Amino acid sequence: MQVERGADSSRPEGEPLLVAEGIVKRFGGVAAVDGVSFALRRGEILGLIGPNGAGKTTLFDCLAGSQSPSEGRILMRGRPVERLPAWRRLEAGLGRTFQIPRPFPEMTVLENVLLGRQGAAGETILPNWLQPGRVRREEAESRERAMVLLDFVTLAKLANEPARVLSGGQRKLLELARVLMAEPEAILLDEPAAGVNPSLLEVIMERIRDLNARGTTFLLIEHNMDMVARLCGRVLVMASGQLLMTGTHDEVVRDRRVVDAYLGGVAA
Ligand SMILES: Nc1ncnc2c1ncn2[C@@H]1O[C@H](COP(=O)(O)OP(=O)(O)OP(=O)(O)O)[C@@H](O)[C@H]1O
Repeated sequence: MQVERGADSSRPEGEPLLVAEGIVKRFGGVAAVDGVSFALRRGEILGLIGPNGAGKTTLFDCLAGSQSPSEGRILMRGRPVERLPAWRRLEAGLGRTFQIPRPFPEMTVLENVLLGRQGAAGETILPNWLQPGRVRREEAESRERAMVLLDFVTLAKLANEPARVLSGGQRKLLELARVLMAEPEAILLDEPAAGVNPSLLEVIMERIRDLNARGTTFLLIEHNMDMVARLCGRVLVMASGQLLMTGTHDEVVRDRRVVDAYLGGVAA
């Protein structure tokens, strides 16, 4: 069975899918994100790098809806989403994963994946009363889809284990399966390689590539430059809340400003 994509295939690759215009996020007097503008193009894997504290996660929080930007606009397929809560942005096709995934430890791996589904009829009271057959059918379909996704991320054998047994890398894969339940067109991935052993890292990269080949667009925060080089066509570089430059991996690692800000004076 196939993991189908959530993308709207009627739209051409390469056009802007998610656009950030002048995003500012202040905490007290400090601008953690300070006027960032960029476009995530449909079909790409765009990297986002920068030293610790550059503002990458805060930018993700603003894009995905867990923080409201102090200023700026966020457009998903041309529509402003900056005032929508995170769940409405997910409905609009924008999913995100977290740097440190926190699955519910006592729930099974499968149950954790099921939490990622959107708008299931059984989650509201009325359909449970009026259309129990429909609710049961949807439940069965959701479980089947969750199992397909667990198989895709190589965790099917652990479906009925409590999530607490998973390693850090397996939690990243669970997080990917959870967000895929909502069939997002674009996924913001926050450091998928952090704390992951090399063999699981290869699985994660392969799955990201697979999904991308089927139409999912990615924005990827990553410190692992090998992963950035292998996955990302373009790379955004942030430093001190601002966008320093955009280019290919080779262009950014050779740029003096990036070397100074991010690589501590040693070109990778
Ligand atoms: N809720 C908050 N309240 C106050 N300051 C915050 C808050 N969240 C982030 N910051 C500050 O904003 C700045 C940017 O942090 P952020 O986590 O976005 O950086 P980052 O680029 O993701 O770093 P890392 O690579 O270490 O994850 C930091 O100085 C951080 O201390």
